[in-house]
Amino acid sequence: MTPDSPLPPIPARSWAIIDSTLREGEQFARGNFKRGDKIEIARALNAFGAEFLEVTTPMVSAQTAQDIRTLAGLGLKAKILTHVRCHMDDVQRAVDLGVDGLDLLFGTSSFLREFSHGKSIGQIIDTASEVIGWIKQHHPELQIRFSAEDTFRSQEADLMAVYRAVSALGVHRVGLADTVGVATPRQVYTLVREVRKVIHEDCGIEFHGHNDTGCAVSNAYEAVEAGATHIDTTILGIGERNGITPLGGFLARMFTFDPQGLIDKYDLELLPELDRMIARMVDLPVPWNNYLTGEFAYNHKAGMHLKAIYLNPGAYEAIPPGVFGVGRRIQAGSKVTGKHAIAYRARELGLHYGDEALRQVTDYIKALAEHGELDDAHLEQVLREWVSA
Ligand SMILES: CC(=O)SCCNC(=O)CCNC(=O)[C@H](O)C(C)(C)COP(=O)(O)OP(=O)(O)OC[C@H]1O[C@@H](n2cnc3c(N)ncnc32)[C@H](O)[C@@H]1OP(=O)(O)O
Ligand SMILES: O=C(O)CCC(=O)C(=O)O
Ligand SMILES: [Mg+2]
Repeated sequence: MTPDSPLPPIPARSWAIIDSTLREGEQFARGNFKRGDKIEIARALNAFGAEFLEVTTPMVSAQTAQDIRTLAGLGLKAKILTHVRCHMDDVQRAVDLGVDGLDLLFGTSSFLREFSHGKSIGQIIDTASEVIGWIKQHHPELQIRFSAEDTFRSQEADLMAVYRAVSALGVHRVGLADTVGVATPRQVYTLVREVRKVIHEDCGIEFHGHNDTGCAVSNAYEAVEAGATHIDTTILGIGERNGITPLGGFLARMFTFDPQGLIDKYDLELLPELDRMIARMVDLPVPWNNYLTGEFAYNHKAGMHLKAIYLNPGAYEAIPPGVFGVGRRIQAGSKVTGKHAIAYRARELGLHYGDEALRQVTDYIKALAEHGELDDAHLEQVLREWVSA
């Protein structure tokens, strides 16, 4: 978003968030949400402006089924989708819970065909036809999504056959899932483009990306660039293993293309609260380097950075922190500090040095910091003592 190299516009209205904290997030090692937690999460995401909330399958337990009914009855603006196997038993359990839609899935890779459900591609298509046909006939009000689980380890010809078939059956979205986080951004881009060619033009495309190889945000971005309409996220990225595309990380990525579009769609200042809420519920800290809301996400330290930051924060910040309800921290008392930062901090304290004194106090602070960083109080003390010395 620099004036020198504008990024291509990707309008925020071209995609929507399906937040899966209440489904994928329950598969996180520490994700064991009680009913009260689920209600709090759903309300918070709804206040934030998430368009869809994906919840666990009612097959988990009677309690979970009741919880889904409760969430669906909250009267939220966000649409509630339940994630179910593409199986008549699961679907029939799900349709009467008051949800807005069903997220169906069926593994299409040889791994999952052999070791999970044991079905051939032909059987997957036949089952999908039966299940989707039944939903369309008996519950035409429900949105239907069909996802080929483990998409990126599936054969392309198999995928195209499956997507073409379910699109023809009238699903609202097809899903591409990078179940083991192995896809590269280029693969995601290419496959989304290919899928777009075989599905109905009104059919949306959803992307679900795991972060095993660190590409969950980039892959979600590439999916959108290639025409995906829905991105799965969770708060803090919680999910199976090391999780999926984090809500904050994805929004940070997309903000750089269409800031106003994001501001219009979401209450971005609520993001720190969402991150803190989930950190509390899973009993872990918000990671120090978390996108936007980590303790040091807006910490500025090096002298060269500080000089420019004081003049214009945009020099070393892609995204203004205030938009996401966070502040910046200037760490001027370190060995990598410089005279501009020291002069600026001194001026804030009403202190002024000539060039020579400024050089000397800066060098003194740098030498002192070799033994440990100076916090704000210590830095202030040194600056004041230098003047009166
Ligand atoms: C990548 C993902 O995150 S996918 C979503 C994962 N979500 C979940 O697993 C939801 C929570 N799961 C549960 O509560 C349980 O696993 C249940 C209720 C779904 C099933 O429990 P169980 O009947 O005890 O089976 P179990 O979990 O041991 O095995 C999975 C079953 O699902 C079947 N299955 C897997 N994928 C599918 C599919 N897409 N459609 C139909 N059946 C499927 C497997 O064949 C196996 O059934 P089988 O015993 O008849 O072979
Ligand atoms: O249903 C989907 O699209 C995704 C399921 C899932 O969690 C995964 O494949 O990792
Ligand atoms: Mg997943």
